[in-house]
Amino acid sequence: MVTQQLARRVPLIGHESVLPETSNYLMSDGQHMTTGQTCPSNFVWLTGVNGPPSSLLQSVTRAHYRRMERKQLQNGRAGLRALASGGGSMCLEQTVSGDETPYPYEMIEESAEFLLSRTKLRPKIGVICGSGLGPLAEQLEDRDIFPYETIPNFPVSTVAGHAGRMVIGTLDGVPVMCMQGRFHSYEGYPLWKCAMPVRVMKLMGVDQLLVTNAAGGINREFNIGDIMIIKDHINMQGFAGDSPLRGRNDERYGPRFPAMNNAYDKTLRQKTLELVKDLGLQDVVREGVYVMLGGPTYETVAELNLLRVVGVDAVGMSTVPEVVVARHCGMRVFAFSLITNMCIVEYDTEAKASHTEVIETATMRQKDLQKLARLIIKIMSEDGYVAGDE
Ligand SMILES: O=P(O)(O)O[C@@H]1C[C@H](O)[C@@H](CO)O1
Ligand SMILES: Nc1nc2[nH]cnc2c(=O)[nH]1
Repeated sequence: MVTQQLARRVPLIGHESVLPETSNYLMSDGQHMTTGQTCPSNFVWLTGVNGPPSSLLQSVTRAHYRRMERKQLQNGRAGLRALASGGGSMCLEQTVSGDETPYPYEMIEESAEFLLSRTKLRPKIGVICGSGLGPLAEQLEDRDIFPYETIPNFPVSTVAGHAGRMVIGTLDGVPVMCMQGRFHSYEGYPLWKCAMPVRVMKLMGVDQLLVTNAAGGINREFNIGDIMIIKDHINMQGFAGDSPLRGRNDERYGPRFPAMNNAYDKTLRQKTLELVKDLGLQDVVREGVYVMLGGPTYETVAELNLLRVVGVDAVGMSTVPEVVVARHCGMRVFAFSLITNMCIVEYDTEAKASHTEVIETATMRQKDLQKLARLIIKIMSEDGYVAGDE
């Protein structure tokens, strides 16, 4: 029943947690439902105490919802009201979507074809911009910009510091496609959906991927602002039985059981380490092991002690699903973490991790992150890599 389904919802912005007594609910797929009907497991619904007229409700499409959702995230409820042309207060909620089935190949193809038909560029290098690297996309020339809500089948970014656009353009003459903002599992997305843009890139012809993130430093020799080239990862959610590859395997992407022992390309790492001196970054660039935890909580002291003992250098909330999917479909991967904060491993302190600190460090190191990303893209484009050559 409706009420049981509601108990499983995660309110994104809503101010009403109980579905009001009204007979008119609009689902994100455009269906109307009435009280007492069983709701589909994953939808967005919109209603309101003095909600918009039903003619407006009827004209609201899925894309409208996504626009409204983003506007509301950016501008508070005023943005949503403006879009609803004078409607009253609203409630917007989204279900936890962990039980969704991964998109079939054809849906990924649809997203890829949409983008290919709207840009003349054919990038072979993809970039996923984590916190702090988003402004790299502003440096691209001849840009074609696609807000995620306009791309068929794409999720939307909901985190501060993640713009939510696919930007295709050239960087120092090299065609690249940049995700300016990514998807995290703590936003309510299943792991396969966090990583689905990687498959879209693959079907568009991308065969090398640069992935970046913000992470907390566990290695006590690290400092805030260091950049850690990822040499390996620990897939903690994989330990718990979750994976972006969970479910039926589609051989068109890759094998059922992909190897992960060489996930982060050694040649790219070595060349980058040799060349960072030219950028004056030799004292801040490190190498290390990244672990992804689901978030959104930062770690307890006991959790950090555990991670240190098992050889983790930095901890974050992303990257691993994208890398697993990229490696599954044969992409060459390079990844780095910006150490935005040092993890707090003392019990007797008032200090605590915060997203504000993450954003502040990321902003402070923006220019160096861009310099490093440009270098890696140059190496990727010039070192004669041929997909499938390993
Ligand atoms: O997308 P990334 O991994 O850069 O974002 C990090 C991890 C969380 O989303 C957030 C925590 O402050 O920053
Ligand atoms: N899990 C986790 N993610 C982060 N992202 C940036 N800093 C951190 C951190 O300290 N922990």
